[in-house]
Amino acid sequence: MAAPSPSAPFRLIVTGGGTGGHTYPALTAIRTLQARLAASGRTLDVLWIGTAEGLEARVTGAEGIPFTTVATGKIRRHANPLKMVSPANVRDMARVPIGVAQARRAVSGFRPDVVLATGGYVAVPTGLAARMCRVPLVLHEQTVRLGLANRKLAGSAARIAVSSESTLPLLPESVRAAAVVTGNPVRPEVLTGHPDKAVTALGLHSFDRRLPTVYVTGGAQGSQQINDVVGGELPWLLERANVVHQCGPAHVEALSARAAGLPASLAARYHLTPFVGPELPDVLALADLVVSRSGAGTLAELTALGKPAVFVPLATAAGNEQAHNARHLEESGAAVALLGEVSGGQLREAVGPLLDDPERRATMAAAAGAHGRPDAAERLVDVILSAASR
Ligand SMILES: CC(=O)N[C@H]1[C@@H](OP(=O)(O)OP(=O)(O)OC[C@H]2O[C@@H](n3ccc(=O)[nH]c3=O)[C@H](O)[C@@H]2O)O[C@H](CO)[C@@H](O)[C@@H]1O
Repeated sequence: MAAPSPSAPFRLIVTGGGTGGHTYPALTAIRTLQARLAASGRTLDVLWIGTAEGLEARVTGAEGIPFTTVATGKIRRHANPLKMVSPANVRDMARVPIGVAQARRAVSGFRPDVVLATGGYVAVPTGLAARMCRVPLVLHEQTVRLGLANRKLAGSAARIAVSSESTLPLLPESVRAAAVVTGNPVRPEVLTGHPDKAVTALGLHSFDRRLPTVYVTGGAQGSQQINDVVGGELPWLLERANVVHQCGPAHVEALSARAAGLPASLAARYHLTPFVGPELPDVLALADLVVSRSGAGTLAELTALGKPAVFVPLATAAGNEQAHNARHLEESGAAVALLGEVSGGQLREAVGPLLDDPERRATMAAAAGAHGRPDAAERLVDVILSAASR
């Protein structure tokens, strides 16, 4: 491909999505690249290749980012390898070559300087198409171990941007030279929230601001496990704290019923919501303690902010990755990790001392902050630009 003139728009294809963990780092990379290019008088032409059902479709729609889809084959994992040969998996695998052909047309038509893939099964056809069209492919991995899509694409990548030093020894020897540690980009607005704005936006005027505030979150879909254990301890928790509880759309009814049984004085300190949208930065700013799943995106946000946290990892995350994330932070005093089945008693034991002791929270916050990489987006942009100029 001919070298672009310095004033020509930089052309980027982004691919990845499904969950927030794959979508938001890509979005942050686009915005940061756009700002970097603008500083030198250049513009960015971008195309996002994703799935119609994934979060990326909504996010690109809201941000006005050109978006297209390709056929994808999702592999449904199963502990028993024989059960992976299911009719649904076989049917979906047959879609992969169609997706690769569509992605190849999209890549050769758009003529990008770089393809950035951030994981999720939709990234595979576009990543393969990048190699076929000889376009530099940059991978970004959010988790400590490479996800399935990135494992498939690693051998084709010009650069593999990873979020943690601890990923480097886990990479196959053959691709290690392509790896560079950038961190996991966090949306800049997440770092500039304001507690009072959360109070106004969510109507939290009946919260007792002399007490600490706990933000409970199970990720976009919510977590049945976290909802059950927190739901069972609501009277205990609300005696000591205000609670913003993000529970996922499927769990609102059951938790509302529990909340209806609370005395009015405690119910006043409880705010239940299926999803936290644009108010997320303000809710995080208001939170003195977070009780959460330990997905890579959430971890990057909490460490960039320096927030004390009690993690309840998703046990079925690929390679037990969430438990690994949570333990890694616990080892340096940056969080408490509650692994496996979690009882109400265990939750109280983890949360109680942190609610009672602001100094303990401050120490944990400082340890969490030491893991944060607020410059991750800028580093990833460095990698994208250097891959383009190779
Ligand atoms: C079930 C599963 O496979 N999870 C994986 C998925 O995480 P998943 O995408 O579910 O979770 P992450 O923690 O990575 O990201 C969630 C993102 O959604 C945001 N958010 C969440 C709730 C809400 O109400 N509002 C809101 O904005 C969070 O602030 C965060 O930015 O990808 C991650 C990164 O590859 C992996 O580490 C996880 O193991």
